[in-house]
Amino acid sequence: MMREVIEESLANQFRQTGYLAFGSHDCPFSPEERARIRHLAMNDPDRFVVVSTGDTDEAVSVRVHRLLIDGDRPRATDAVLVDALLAIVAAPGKLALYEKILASEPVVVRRMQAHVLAEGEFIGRHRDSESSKRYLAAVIVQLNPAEAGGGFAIYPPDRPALFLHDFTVLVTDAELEHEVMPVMAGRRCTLAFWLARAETC
Ligand SMILES: O=C(O)CCC(=O)C(=O)O
Ligand SMILES: [Fe+2]
Repeated sequence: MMREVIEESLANQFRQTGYLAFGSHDCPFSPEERARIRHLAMNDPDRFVVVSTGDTDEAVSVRVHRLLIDGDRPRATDAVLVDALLAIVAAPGKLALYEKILASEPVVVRRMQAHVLAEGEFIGRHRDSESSKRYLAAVIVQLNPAEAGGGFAIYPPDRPALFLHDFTVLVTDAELEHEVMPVMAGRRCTLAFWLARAETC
């Protein structure tokens, strides 16, 4: 009962603001799960490529480890690794939570990648829905926050911009414009994945 009430209020918050930021006390992922995600997604520097243009030509400066590449059917770059990550981030209980938050029918993960932003690096302003109309929302798991800078800026159409720094997990509506501010010190590491409605045929 209590849990249903909490999930209901998460859905209301998401509907009203287009995003949900979890802290360390209400994080949907346990510290062990986040440590495991970090281990799986971040361990091998050779898998990261430097990217300087985003999907919609926005300027970015980020190292990306592509895990699940979207297309007619999402394709894993390393099936074992991606299965291990999906076993955490797309476990039945987690999918049920995303569905509740998005007030959606069954959802699937269509794209997943890890990001590292070193000092001076950033991700320019964009909308994820312009990468694919299918996306309902992005989920960003903070694996290592920057020591300074690297805030996540959201630009709602009808409200002032807001800047999020201390989240563990962030869910943002794919229509919402956002950017990641330049990292001023330290390294910012995240796992990002995108949710779409499951196709029925
Ligand atoms: O790593 C992040 O914080 C998410 C970056 C982002 O907005 C994106 O990849 O679309
Ligand atoms: Fe984005």
